[in-house]
Amino acid sequence: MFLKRIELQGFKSFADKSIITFDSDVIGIVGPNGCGKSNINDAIRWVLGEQSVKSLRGTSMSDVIFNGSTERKPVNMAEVTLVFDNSRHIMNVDFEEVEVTRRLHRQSGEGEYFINKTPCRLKDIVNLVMDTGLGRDSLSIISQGNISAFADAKPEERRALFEEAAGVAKYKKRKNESLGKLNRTQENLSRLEDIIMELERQVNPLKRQAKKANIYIEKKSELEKIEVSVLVDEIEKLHTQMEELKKKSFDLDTQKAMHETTISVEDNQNSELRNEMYQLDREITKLQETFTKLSEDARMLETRKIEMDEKRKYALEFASNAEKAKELKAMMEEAHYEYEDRSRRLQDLETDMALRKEEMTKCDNDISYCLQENQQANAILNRLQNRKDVLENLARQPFNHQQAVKAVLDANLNGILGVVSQLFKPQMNYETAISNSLAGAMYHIVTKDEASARHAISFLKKNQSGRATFLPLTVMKPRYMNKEHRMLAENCEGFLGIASEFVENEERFNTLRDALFGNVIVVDQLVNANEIAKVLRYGYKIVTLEGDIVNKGGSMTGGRTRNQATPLTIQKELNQVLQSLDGQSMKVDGLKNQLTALQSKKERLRTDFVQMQISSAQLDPIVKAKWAKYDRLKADYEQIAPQEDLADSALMEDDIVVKLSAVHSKIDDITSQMKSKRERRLKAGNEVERKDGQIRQLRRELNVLQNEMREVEVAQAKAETRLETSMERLSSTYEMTFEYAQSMKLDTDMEEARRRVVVLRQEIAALGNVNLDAPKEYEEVSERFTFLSKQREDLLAAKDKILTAIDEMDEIMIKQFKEMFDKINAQLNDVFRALFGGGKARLFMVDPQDVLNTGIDIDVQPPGKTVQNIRLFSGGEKSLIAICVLFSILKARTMPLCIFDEVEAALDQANVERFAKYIGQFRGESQFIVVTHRPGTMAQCDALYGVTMQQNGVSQLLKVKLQDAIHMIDKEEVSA
Ligand SMILES: Nc1ncnc2c1ncn2[C@@H]1O[C@H](COP(=O)(O)OP(=O)(O)OP(=O)(O)O)[C@@H](O)[C@H]1O
Repeated sequence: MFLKRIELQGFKSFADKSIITFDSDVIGIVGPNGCGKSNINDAIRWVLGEQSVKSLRGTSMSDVIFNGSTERKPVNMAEVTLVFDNSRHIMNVDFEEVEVTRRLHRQSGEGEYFINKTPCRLKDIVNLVMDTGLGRDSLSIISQGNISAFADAKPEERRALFEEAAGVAKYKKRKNESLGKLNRTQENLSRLEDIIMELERQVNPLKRQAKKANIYIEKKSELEKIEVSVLVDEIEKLHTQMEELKKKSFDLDTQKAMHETTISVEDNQNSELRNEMYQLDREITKLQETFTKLSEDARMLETRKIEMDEKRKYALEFASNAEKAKELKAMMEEAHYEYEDRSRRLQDLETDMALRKEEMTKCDNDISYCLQENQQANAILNRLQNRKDVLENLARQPFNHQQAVKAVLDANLNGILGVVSQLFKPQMNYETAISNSLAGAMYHIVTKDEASARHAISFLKKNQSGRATFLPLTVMKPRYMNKEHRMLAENCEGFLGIASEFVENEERFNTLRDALFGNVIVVDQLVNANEIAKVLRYGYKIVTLEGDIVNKGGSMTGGRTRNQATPLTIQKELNQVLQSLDGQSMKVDGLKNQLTALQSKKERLRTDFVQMQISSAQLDPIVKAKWAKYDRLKADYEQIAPQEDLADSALMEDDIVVKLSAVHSKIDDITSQMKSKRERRLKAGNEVERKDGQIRQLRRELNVLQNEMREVEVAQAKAETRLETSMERLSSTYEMTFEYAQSMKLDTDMEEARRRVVVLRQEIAALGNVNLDAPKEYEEVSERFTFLSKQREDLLAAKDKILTAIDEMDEIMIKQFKEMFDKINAQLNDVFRALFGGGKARLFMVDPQDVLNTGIDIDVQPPGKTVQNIRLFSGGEKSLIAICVLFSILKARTMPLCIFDEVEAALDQANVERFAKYIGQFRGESQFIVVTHRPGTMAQCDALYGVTMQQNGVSQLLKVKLQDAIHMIDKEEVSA
């Protein structure tokens, strides 16, 4: 006897505490339908760990708690205790008696478990009973339902009974657990494999990226160090440059001021000279008046003299010798006076004539030199004039040689916006660079869209007016210089900018501008163009100010044609020609004026000279005549008064001759004064002209100075912008003040450093896109990769272990299952014959090759019948066959406790008796609790317990005798 006692309280219909004490091996539980017999069965299963609400015939676990009746209130707790005798140590614990309790509280829904009153887990109870054969799904608790289901079950379903008997359930459970574990391990493993694969996929590229990032960081840090020094150097140089520019600007200012002062001084002097000229003019006029008056005086005196001479002539004829002598003497003296006076004047005249001649020769030399100069200047002027005409003609008709372009423009077609060379105006000094960079494209025609271009092309075709290229604005794509490349280029010597920065255009042509010039670099000279091309790996077109080109790819174009004016350079050349023309005209004019002055001077000199010649020719006979007169008078006088001394005589002031001589002297004086004043006036005029020329020259120089000043201003602004950019770069990129950066400046060759910056920039640019997080990511990923690889190894090892364990369990299960199956099969025939009164029965495996999964079927041959499949038998027969199998199992494997719940319900009286008797065979080995309505069974029980419901809905227990038990069951049942 294994189960010693059951104590129920609040469990299903057992509202009150009920205790069933078992003191014999075969115990019957009897009572009318619905009195609560099966509830005892449920109670045992519940304590042993049943979790299935359905198999406890409820809808929720709280259904096991007494939920009241008409006369009783529901209770709040169900509690069942099973007390086992463990003296045979059926349970694997040291206790002689084991008390297992389960409790459930309605309110909280909480369950409690106890082994020997000590709280424990459900699992502990399950483990405690597992090896005893009393498990939840045990075959030790068999109901009528189990029995009837056995026959109709599928062979695979039937297998569970044999597994239970063979005790492989625990292995199966463990195997299932292991398989679950294996599954989970496999899942983890494949998840891990996926991750590892992903990491593996990442790790190599990341390694490469990390390496690249490290190189980048290294180069960048070197670049930063050097670039700071280069920046500092540049800033220092810019400071110096700005100082120099400031000085130059000051110098230019000073020069300008000096020029302006000189101009104003010269201007003042000119005004003074003009004043003087005015004064001289007035004086000359006055002298002229005096001259006229004196000439009149002289004429009058001459007349008086002639009259006086006539008078004397008359007197001499009729006077005495003494009077004659006196008169002759006076006349002789006058003649002598006149002779001397005329001689002196003639001499002066000759001296003057010699001087004039000299002056005339010099003037002639000056004139021929000036003529020569003038000729040369005129030749240059003509050349310039011709060039100007050509250029003006070109400017008026820039497309004269582009037949198609001209035709399209003249036709005034719709959608024609202009020719490239008209739409873009190069900045000063960039004309040649822009023109040459465009080359033929300068004659491309810009159209509104493709349709306009199509229209123009068909026009050209129709009129056979030549071919042209069209640029539809709508499809033009701007081209730009890569930022990195620009930085590289900016650091190179001679870089001036991008061509698009040096042209002016209407805003709507900005895209076209960038398409044409956006990736063309302008540099100062060819040698630097080559250098920059190399740095930029020959990826850009580079043009110099002179128009030489290093093409994309490295080919070079250059040289010069005699007449290289293009629509873009015409204006520049025209301006230059006009400027030269201006200067040259001025020179020619100057020379012309000079020549005119010289010629008029020469003319004046010649006139003067001729005048002098005339005067001299007139004077010469006069001198001779005067002398002859004196000589004749002297001879006449000596004839009359030979002893008279001539020395005493003297002429008086009021003598006409003296007066006349005085007037002539005055006339000479006035003439000389006039001459000198005229000369002074001429000189002043020349001086004014010279000064005017000088002022013009100074103004031109001033213009040049102002241009230079503007250039200095531009250079200053440029230097200032560059300084600002460098300072900004220093502060924004490196967060350094200039002073701090200066303290960090490397003591190195700056040219070399600059080259290194370019090389480093090139190397950094060549690295392409760099993932700076790569080193960290690589470290993390490779760390994870290593960690997960180790985990994979662990999982693989664990998987191997599980597989080995499963194999071992399979082996045990196959062995135990086979052994038990054979044992049961060995018992079955005897049991069958005993219960059926003959015949035979045999169990067989549906698939003996697969012992672990095979279904179990049974061949049965009751006495007098053929072998049949179990499903073909009657209900009672099916029950009996199932009972045979059950008993065979009990024979093959001893059970400490078997609970039969109306298993024999379907049997007839005779079979019930055989069944009940057969139970007796197990006495001593197994304990039976048999819920039954059948007196046949009751009769074989050692003790009977009756379950009643004296109070409505509340079961009660009491030990009863056989007769009482029979009375307790329904009449119907008894008759059955
Ligand atoms: N939680 C509960 N509270 C009160 N009564 C309950 C509860 N659960 C079940 N019952 C009652 O228990 C009875 C069913 O008991 P049980 O199935 O054990 O009867 P039985 O004696 O085995 O009947 P039969 O001979 O017909 O098989 C029913 O009357 C049912 O109302």
